[in-house]
Order: sequence, then structure tokens, then C-alpha cells
Amino acid sequence: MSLEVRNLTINYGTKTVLKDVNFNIPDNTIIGLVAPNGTGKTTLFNAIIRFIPINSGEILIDDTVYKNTTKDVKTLHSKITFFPDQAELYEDFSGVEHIEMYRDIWNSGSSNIDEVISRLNMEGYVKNKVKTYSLGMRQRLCFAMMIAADTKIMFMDEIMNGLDPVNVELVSSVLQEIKEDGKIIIVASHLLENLDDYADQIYFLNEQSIYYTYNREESHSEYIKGYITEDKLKHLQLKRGTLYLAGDRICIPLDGMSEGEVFETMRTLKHYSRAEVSLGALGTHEHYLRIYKGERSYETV
Ligand SMILES: Nc1ncnc2c1ncn2[C@@H]1O[C@H](COP(=O)(O)OP(=O)(O)OP(=O)(O)O)[C@@H](O)[C@H]1O
Repeated sequence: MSLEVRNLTINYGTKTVLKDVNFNIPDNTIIGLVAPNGTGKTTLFNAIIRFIPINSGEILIDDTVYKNTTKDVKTLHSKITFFPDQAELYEDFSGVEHIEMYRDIWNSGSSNIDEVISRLNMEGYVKNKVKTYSLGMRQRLCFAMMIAADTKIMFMDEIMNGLDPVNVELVSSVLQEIKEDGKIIIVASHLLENLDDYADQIYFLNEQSIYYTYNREESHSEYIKGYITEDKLKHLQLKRGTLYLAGDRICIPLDGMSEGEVFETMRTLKHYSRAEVSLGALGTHEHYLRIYKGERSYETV
């Protein structure tokens, strides 16, 4: 299975929100879709699933183009689920009834509903009516509905909203489990560090297109990462390639540093840093700061 978007352009009236967006996602993949509010993440989902008209471009699944005909759109909807909006839940129905409904609409007779409920720790409330649920309980229900629908392609818009840290971790690990089933999952999220726990690749949407992509597996360069205010920078040896980002985030590349230099730099940074100093590759959080908030790179010591 593959999901491909070719030269996708979307306008709302005279305003262009997406311009010439291109990507091709193979199966067994989770993509993190990242951008500030109002950039076009939901628009991208809506366009692929043809909830909104496409100005130009093509949507392909397994190298077949899906046009805006009733037949093609119906087939598209049988292959893709979109994370339900909490407002779409029926207050007087139980969670189980919602989960069964999603399984039946997508004919996923094979979905074991009891397994889904148990994996998401919903046994304690799932038989009660939705009107008795908290925000986080509703969110887990929406996620369970998608798992029960069991489509090959899943669009998850803000799935972590309202979830406490334990449930964020639970949903993150279930995502990793289900992707192994040949799925393509795109998750739009503002929980940047959490995306590094499960996404294979991150797409940063900016200036109407996929501005930058980053592969978690391929980020090999290591950095010393911490925080330091500008007036304290003089206490550090600033190496070539050092990134000084918004919010006083500093990332100093390890390349060419001796063990002693690493130790000394970490010690100095720990002294001035308001939060933990760590060693690691640049993550989604750092790329986000770099792309949307600007960076200052230091070329020389
Ligand atoms: N139906 C519409 N008519 C006109 N403009 C729209 C419409 N829907 C969205 N927009 C505009 O398109 C842009 C992208 O909106 P979209 O909802 O796709 O952003 P988003 O990245 O999903 O944001 P968020 O993170 O807040 O969910 C915004 O400027 C928004 O105002």
C-alpha cells in the first residue's frame, strides 16, 4: 500500500493554503504532521479524503489515481478513516455502541472489540453513556473507534488532546503496534517531543507546502542540548554548527569534540541551564524552533 499526493494545491477563495504539495508514503509508516495553528494540516486531510474541492493535483493509492467521482470517493472513504471529532459522538449511546458502529461501517468484522477496549483500558466505562465521559475518556473512545474501523490509512488530527501523560504513552504505543499491520498513519500534533516516540518521519508544513522532512532513524548527528540565556553564551566554547534557537535552546554538535571537551561543555551548560542538559540528535522540537522561530548559527568559536 502507498499513499501519494502529487502537486496538490488548495485555495479558499483567493487565499492559497496549500501549493504544490508532494509526498509518497509507503505502508508500515507513521508520519507526524507538524505546523503552527492555521497552516493547513486539517485542510490537507480534508483534501485527500475529498471533503473539500481540490484546485489542482492528484491523490493516488497504490499508484491508482482517485478522482472526484462518486465511485472513486466511495472507494477512498472505504480505505481511509479520519479521527472523529468529539462533537460527533452521540451523548445517549455507549462507547461500545460507537466502537461497534465504526467496525460495522468499515466492515471490519475481524476487529476484536473486546481486545481494543482492553488494550485502551476502557473496560471501566465503555458500557456507560457518552454523556458521562470526561474529555480524555471521549478522546480514547474516538481513538478506539478508529482502531475498530481498522482501515489501511488513518488520519489522526490532534489525537492526544485532553489525554493525561499515561494515556499519551498508551496511545503512542498502540499506534506503533497497529502500524505493523501495513498501515499508513498520519498524525497532526502539537505534542512535538511525543512525536519522536513513535513517528518514523516528520513533515513540517510551512509556506503552503511540505517545507522540511526529517527521518527519525536517520538523525545520526549528536548534540549537547540545553538552555542558556544570551548574556551567558560567552561562557561556552561555541563550535561551528552550534544552533541557538528560540527560547534560549542551544544545541552544540559533538563532532570533533574530545571526551574532555564534551564533559566540560556539559558541566558549564548545566551550571547555566534552567532545564535538563542532554545528549542526542535534534528532535522535532528543535526542528520546529529552527523552522518557525528562526535560528542563529555560530560559524566560528
Ligand atoms: N472553510 C474554510 N474557508 C476559508 N478558509 C479556511 C477554511 N478552512 C480553513 N481555512 C483557512 O485555511 C488555513 C488553514 O486551516 P487549517 O484548519 O487547515 O489549519 P491547521 O493547520 O489544521 O490548524 P490547527 O492547528 O489550528 O488545527 C487557515 O488560515 C484557515 O483560516
